[in-house]
Amino acid sequence: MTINFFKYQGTGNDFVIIDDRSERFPASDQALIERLCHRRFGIGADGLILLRSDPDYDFRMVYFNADGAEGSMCGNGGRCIVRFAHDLGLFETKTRFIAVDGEHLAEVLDDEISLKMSNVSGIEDRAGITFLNTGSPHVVRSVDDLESLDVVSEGRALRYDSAFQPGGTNVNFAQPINDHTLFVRTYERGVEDETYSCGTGVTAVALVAHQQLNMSAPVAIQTIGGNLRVSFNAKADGQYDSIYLIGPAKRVFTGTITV
Ligand SMILES: N[C@@H](CCC[C@H](N)C(=O)O)C(=O)O
Repeated sequence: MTINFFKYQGTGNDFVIIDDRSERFPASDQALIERLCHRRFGIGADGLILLRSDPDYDFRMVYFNADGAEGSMCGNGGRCIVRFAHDLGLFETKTRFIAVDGEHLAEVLDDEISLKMSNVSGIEDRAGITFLNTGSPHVVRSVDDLESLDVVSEGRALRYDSAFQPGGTNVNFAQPINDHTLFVRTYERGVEDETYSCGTGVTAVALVAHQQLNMSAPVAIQTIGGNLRVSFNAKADGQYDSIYLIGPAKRVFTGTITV
């Protein structure tokens, strides 16, 4: 099988994107998707995204983690597929698409993409660990010296902690830099490694920073792969809406692979 693909990255979180409006891609072939994402035996990516048609939206986003399994919402992947759809000419500047967690609005702002995220119903304390779902499940942990933290071993332990089974969770480590900025490193479920950034993850960190550090929107987040901003509306009942993830998303290369 010959597959035409596009490689995009959003602050270093990278994705194989396929225009699958024909719906010919074998989406149930987990081994194939895992191989395509493999950094030695495939194209290499944190995830794979299908762009498909939808009767009620500009397009449908279908997301797979690097392990080949269909995943929950991907914030950086959402920004990358918006850039891809814009590159395909599917819309002018604003778009409305459907993903696994529902409808998303997005806008192209020159180099940046602003993506409206799902509302967040609350921030939980699970066995003393801060947990929330921003379209994907996330733990948020504050640390003092993030630069030297062993994110993979610390992250893996929490990812598989019994408090988050079944399904597990992504794990974000955050260090405040000033009263509106944090440095964040993330261990990602389904990649089973540290990624250069995680969009639903930095969204989670921003909301926790509001609740626990009284940071106001927009919260600036520095990641290994670049800088993101998260704006939001904090409702009286501890819920959050009008959440926007804003930052760069770029095409890296295109290619054809025969598998
Ligand atoms: N990198 C993504 C998150 C993708 C899904 C996550 N790995 C999970 O399985 O929950 C993002 O930018 O949000």
